[in-house]
Amino acid sequence: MPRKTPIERYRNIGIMAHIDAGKTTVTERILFYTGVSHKMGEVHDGAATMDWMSQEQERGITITSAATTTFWRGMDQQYPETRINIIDTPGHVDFTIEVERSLRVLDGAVCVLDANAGVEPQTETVWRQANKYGVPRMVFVNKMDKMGADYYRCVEMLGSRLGTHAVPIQLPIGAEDEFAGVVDLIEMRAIYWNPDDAGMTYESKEIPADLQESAEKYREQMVEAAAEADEELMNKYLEGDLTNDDIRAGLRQRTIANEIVTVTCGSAFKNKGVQALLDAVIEFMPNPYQVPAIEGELDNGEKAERHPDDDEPFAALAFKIATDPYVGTLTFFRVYSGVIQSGDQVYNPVKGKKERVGRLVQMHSNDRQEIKEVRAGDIAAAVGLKDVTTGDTLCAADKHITLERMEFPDPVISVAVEPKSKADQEKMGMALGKLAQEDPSFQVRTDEESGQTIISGMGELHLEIIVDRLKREFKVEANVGNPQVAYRESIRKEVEQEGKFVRQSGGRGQFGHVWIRLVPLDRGGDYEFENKIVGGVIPKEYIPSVDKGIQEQAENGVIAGYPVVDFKVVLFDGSYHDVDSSEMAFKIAGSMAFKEAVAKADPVLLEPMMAVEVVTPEDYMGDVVGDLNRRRGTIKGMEEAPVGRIIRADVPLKEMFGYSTDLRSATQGRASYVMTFDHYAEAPASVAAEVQKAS
Ligand SMILES: Nc1nc2c(ncn2[C@@H]2O[C@H](COP(=O)(O)OP(=O)(O)OP(=O)(O)O)[C@@H](O)[C@H]2O)c(=O)[nH]1
Repeated sequence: MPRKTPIERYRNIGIMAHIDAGKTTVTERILFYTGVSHKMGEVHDGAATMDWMSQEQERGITITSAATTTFWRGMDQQYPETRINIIDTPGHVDFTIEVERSLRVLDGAVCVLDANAGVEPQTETVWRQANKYGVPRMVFVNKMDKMGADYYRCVEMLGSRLGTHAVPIQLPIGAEDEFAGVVDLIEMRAIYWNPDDAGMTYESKEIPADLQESAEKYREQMVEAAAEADEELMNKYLEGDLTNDDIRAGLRQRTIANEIVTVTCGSAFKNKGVQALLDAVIEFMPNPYQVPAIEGELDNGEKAERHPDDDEPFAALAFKIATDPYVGTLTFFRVYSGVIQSGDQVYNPVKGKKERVGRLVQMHSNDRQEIKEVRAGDIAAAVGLKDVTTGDTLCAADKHITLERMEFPDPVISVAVEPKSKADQEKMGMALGKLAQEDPSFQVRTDEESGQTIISGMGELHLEIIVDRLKREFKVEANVGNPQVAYRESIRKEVEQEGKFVRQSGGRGQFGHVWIRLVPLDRGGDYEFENKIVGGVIPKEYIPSVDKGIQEQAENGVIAGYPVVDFKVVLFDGSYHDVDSSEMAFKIAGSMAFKEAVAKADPVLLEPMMAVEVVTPEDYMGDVVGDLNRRRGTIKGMEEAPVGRIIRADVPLKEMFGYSTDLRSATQGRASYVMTFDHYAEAPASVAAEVQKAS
């Protein structure tokens, strides 16, 4: 089958935003205008087609990033058909991991701002994540119809808060109740969408007289920004020959180079500006040829690249696993090179397994369309792959490559879940396994002592949603314990320690004997093991056993049994016995020495510290700061924000339980916050004592 859409007519984009900026509504409108969805779903009545998981609808927030394929030819049908694959990224900070993994497979992103709130804390978080992956961006200032909407302040904040070079390519006509349309600064025309057909059609008119001057000023800034793209455009500009197509080309070049972001505006809710946004996506977002080739590793360890080319070997990255009540497991993947057909074998180098791709589907919102093949540049889902986890590579069975793996942070919070009945017990194990496969930032384990099932994740809400899904999707009833912090332990002093394991019991005995030095490392330092044995006082074959014994022992610290981190072990002396020594004996000697050494090395409990940002109206600032101090928070800074103040603080996770409820009641629901894990820090002695007592 020949390729339907040429690769240069692909746009793989994500839509990112602070919670509530209107991402879902914008996506809805995109699907509506591109003709996929004919019934416009509103978020407030829970009918939004993107929010297809029942509890997402109840919570009114988007948890999973569904990938949706749609086609657009432009407001004036001015382009050849362009395929836009949209990944809906979640707005809540507990799911930044989802944002990260979708950013990983995107070529460009639209950042939606609330015209009243401007750049919000979560916008900054996702913006930083997008910087990390070098994703080209553009900005849509939404909610221009809302009280307090201020386009120019948003543009200013893009510079001051995010440090970007923001280039408006539109100006709003009016604001709040009076918001009527936009000025297109490239074509220098005013666009008014028709309210009678939900903005499907529009009228193009003269720029209103009172906007003429500022339109000229902003056009000039835009033209200069475009001309700076290269020498040829600059020369044309200086000679006054720059055409509108040149301007678009310059802006496109600089957007893709991550030097500028273009800014447009509208009101998704009032059906204004979304089609022009789609045009801007086509004009300014890169196609798969215009982003760096993806790198990977061949079986022999050599580095290799894959390019968006149907003739290269197949290589794709699985970025999302979802369980669908009707079809089962859906594995969403982005194809970087090559072609596969349904029925083909693919190889998963991470698992070392071949799997057959049964059915392939393309998602159009919550509709699934069965397709026969996928090609370079595509985003699609495979049904029924058994052993694929988020981040795995799928490649040609005869041309292996492992694409860059995504890294996921360790969970910082855990709760015990106890099934209510024996029947629930069996279902729960299977259900948790599935959920862990979907979400690498979520882990399940069994506590050896209590036999309880412990689930761990990135935040309270993250775990709440998992438990909710257990109930709803898997019909498992479970009791949930109080959230527990994932503490760690470390040491503060260098010590030397002997470990000797000797057994004489009839026949062959046991003999292992070591001397180790335990050295504290900086926070975040990896475990190091150094062998300084000379003259064969311990034979070489026993050394790895000592290392292993220490690593196993380090899983359980001496204060409250949490993993010991940030230390180095030097093995510098010991002895052995010709007959009685064994790997086992040296492993035990290593673990004995380590356990005693840790106890003497001034052990300390480490607790996760969260970077917290609260946005609050001025009136409540004192209360919010006082409360953060009571939670052992350290205030890092305060800034003005359109709605009041932004307070940044580092606060121990332990003290943040229930914060959303407390903040809501203290500020009558007017403050909001975001929180991400920042680092581990020494816990005060009182906290350590409390944790020790509870362990
Ligand atoms: N006034 C106004 N309200 C809007 C506009 N767009 C969206 N909203 C409303 O803002 C609220 C949030 O919109 P969503 O589309 O759910 O926002 P979101 O960013 O997807 O939110 P999450 O999925 O929770 O992250 C809803 O009540 C929308 O109806 C707009 O252009 N103007």
